[in-house]
Amino acid sequence: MNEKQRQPGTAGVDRPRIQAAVREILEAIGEDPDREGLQDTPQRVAKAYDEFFAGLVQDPAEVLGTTFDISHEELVLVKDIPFYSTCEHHLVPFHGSAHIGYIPSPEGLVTGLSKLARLVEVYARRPQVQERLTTQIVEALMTHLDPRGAIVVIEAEHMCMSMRGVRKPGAKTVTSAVRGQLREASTRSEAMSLILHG
Ligand SMILES: Nc1nc2c(ncn2[C@@H]2O[C@H](COP(=O)(O)OP(=O)(O)OP(=O)(O)O)[C@@H](O)[C@H]2O)c(=O)[nH]1
Ligand SMILES: [Zn+2]
Repeated sequence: MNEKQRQPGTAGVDRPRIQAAVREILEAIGEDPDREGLQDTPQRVAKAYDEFFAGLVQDPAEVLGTTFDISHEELVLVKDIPFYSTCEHHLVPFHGSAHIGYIPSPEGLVTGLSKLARLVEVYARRPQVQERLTTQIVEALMTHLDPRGAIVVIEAEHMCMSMRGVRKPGAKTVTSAVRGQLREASTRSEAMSLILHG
């Protein structure tokens, strides 16, 4: 699909193909895809997948492209950024909060706060595992903002552990990725304490 045809905020997935596959799944579970309540389901699922995987066609360089020259040499932290992602093993959601901090470059390259939340969306809206989501965000910050240091902490509940398999609703997975000066014990513990206790 070319860029003009793709609706904003979507991946431009092959909707007819997803529709056909969903119809197959409905038949495979013993349902009747033609019964009233399910008639539009393949189409709805295709539309939803277009949103769930919108990050596949988004470029972090574009998101972090707007920077300001503000001389701030200390930690900038945006915490409790809610996100929904899709576990690549089971294609069910995992969701939770991301916390992102960085110490701007000596040139004071600072991005808009909303761009940090947009960056989470770019990587969350893909088939994912939590560890990769965490490192991709921190690496994008390092590449595009050239900060002195960066930290990303993600807390999430995985539906594949809650509603199936081991069935442990409420279990939280916490991952972190730390780069540059934030690896140093004192700055790291300052950031962690702000993340955990505000
Ligand atoms: N490390 C990591 N594991 C994940 C993530 N999301 C899901 N998983 C795990 O991926 C594993 C897949 O294990 P498999 O044994 O191949 O699949 P399974 O038989 O469905 O596993 P169970 O969930 O234990 O029933 C499971 O242990 C999941 O909990 C993630 O983001 N990171
Ligand atoms: Zn899973």
